[in-house]
Amino acid sequence: MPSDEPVLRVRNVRKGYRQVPVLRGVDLDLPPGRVAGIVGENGAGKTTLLRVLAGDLRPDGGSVHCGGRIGHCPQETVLHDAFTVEQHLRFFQVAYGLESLRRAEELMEVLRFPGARRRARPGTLSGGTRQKLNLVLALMHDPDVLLLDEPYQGFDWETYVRFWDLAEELRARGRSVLVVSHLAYDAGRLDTLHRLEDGVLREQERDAAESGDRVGAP
Ligand SMILES: Nc1ncnc2c1ncn2[C@@H]1O[C@H](COP(=O)(O)OP(=O)(O)OP(=O)(O)O)[C@@H](O)[C@H]1O
Repeated sequence: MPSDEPVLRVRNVRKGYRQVPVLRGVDLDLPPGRVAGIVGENGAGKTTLLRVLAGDLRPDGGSVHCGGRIGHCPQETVLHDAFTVEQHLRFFQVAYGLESLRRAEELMEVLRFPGARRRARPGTLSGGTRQKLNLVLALMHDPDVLLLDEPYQGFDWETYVRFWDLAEELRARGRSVLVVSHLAYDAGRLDTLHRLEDGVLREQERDAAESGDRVGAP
């Protein structure tokens, strides 16, 4: 039986920019094997929150505890045009200390990353293909918690469906996924849905979200 002990525990996180508060006391418990969504309007602070959770931004107060490895797929791709796709994979392999690219290869297969583009530079890839690479880089070390900021922007429908199959596979293996979007997309695919509003996170009825502002994705 998987434990319900949260793998990610967030308490009273506060963060502002130049004295303007954005996060005013965010709490969140994410147990293993859960897919959770965070929605909120433009500027609500979703990206700020994910960056704090990923350790990329320092909170002004509160605490973030993660009992495992984190994967972060930010909204802005982490790709650098000095390197080819293959070089990105090798660079991240070393950074993560991985023996092989086995998992990366699997992920590229699942997402149908075009093999012929492995020697290409990111700037020459389509937006959706760049996003696939971004996702592979965030996932290739098989993190316990995956933080995704608007992950399927630019994905076609088939890739979008594959993305959710992948999220399902991660959940089945006890991994946790936190997906941020400004839309209450397919809330039925989530275990929990949270709304970031006025700097705090509140759990929301998924049915209400679906009948309310559900918008066709991606
Ligand atoms: N580096 C920064 N310096 C100053 N202000 C910032 C910075 N980053 C974000 N902000 C401000 O913080 C607020 C929250 O921004 P954030 O990008 O976290 O929101 P968001 O919910 O992700 O928005 P969106 O849905 O548009 O991506 C906004 O008012 C934004 O202008």
